[in-house]
Amino acid sequence: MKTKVALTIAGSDSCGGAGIQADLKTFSALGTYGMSVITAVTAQNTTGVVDVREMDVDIVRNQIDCLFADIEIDALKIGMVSNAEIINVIAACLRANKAVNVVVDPVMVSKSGHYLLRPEAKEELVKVLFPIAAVVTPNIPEAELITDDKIASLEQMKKAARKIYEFGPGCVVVKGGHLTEDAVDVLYDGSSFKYFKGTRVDTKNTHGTGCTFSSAIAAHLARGYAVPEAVSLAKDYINGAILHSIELGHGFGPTGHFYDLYRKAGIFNG
Ligand SMILES: Nc1ncnc2c1ncn2[C@@H]1O[C@H](COP(=O)(O)OP(=O)(O)OP(=O)(O)O)[C@@H](O)[C@H]1O
Ligand SMILES: Cc1ncc(COP(=O)(O)O)c(N)n1
Repeated sequence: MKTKVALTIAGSDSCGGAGIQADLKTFSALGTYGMSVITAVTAQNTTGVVDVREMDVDIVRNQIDCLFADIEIDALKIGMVSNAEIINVIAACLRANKAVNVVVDPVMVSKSGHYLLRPEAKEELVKVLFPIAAVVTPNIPEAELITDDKIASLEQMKKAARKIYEFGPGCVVVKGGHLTEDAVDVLYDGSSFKYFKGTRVDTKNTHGTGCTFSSAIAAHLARGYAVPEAVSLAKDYINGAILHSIELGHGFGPTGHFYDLYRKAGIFNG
């Protein structure tokens, strides 16, 4: 069978829990060949982000174009994009290369409270990247910023999903990780809603859950699943990754990957 290829366009997380590193682990764990385009390098650990360097647009453009020139890409996800110039170059390259199965995770602020997108670039992200996305995956604070409305219930998540759909993505998943009840995610495809329920895991170790979830959706799209199945399978994957999250460092520990393999090999993994 032909190898399925997934690409992440995102920031590097030096502690390996989120960003490019989480995405590549997820791609591998889900049987796809992973590649990366780095938009920014962050110095961060489980307690916070210490420093950020944005890549210049030429190297972002060249990373994307040289991959598309050589390799068939079955799906891709976009995470941390940092600023408006990078957003525009990504969109132009993806349109020129006729990218398919694009998942946009509108990363704005890290769990530790650091800006990963310049606040003035929020509108650019929504206006320029959402229309090329098959799926967008805002968490609740991101959906609140995009819609300029408060979200504290499932009904309000649905209202936000409808509003976000108007910006042009194929589907919207509003993630319920930030509410207090069960972690229910809402998928809206422009005509109906689907709900993906996960029992809330009582853990502080949720660094990179959004990155892991969106790259799991991309991996399943790369493998040929339609969006609802890809989201459902990604939900199973993130549930397991949170259940097997790792007690690492002094802050929010990372999600766990490859836990079945580790268990079989007798290697401890969270
Ligand atoms: N404690 C938890 N227990 C079970 N599922 C969770 C929990 N926290 C988050 N999730 C699920 O994890 C996925 C990611 O959601 P979340 O809202 O955490 O994204 P996020 O805030 O973008 O993540 P991050 O910014 O850390 O990368 C969703 O499917 C959500 O429902
Ligand atoms: C490079 C990068 N991308 C994304 C996140 C969001 O993850 P979290 O909200 O868990 O900090 C991050 N911290 N770093």
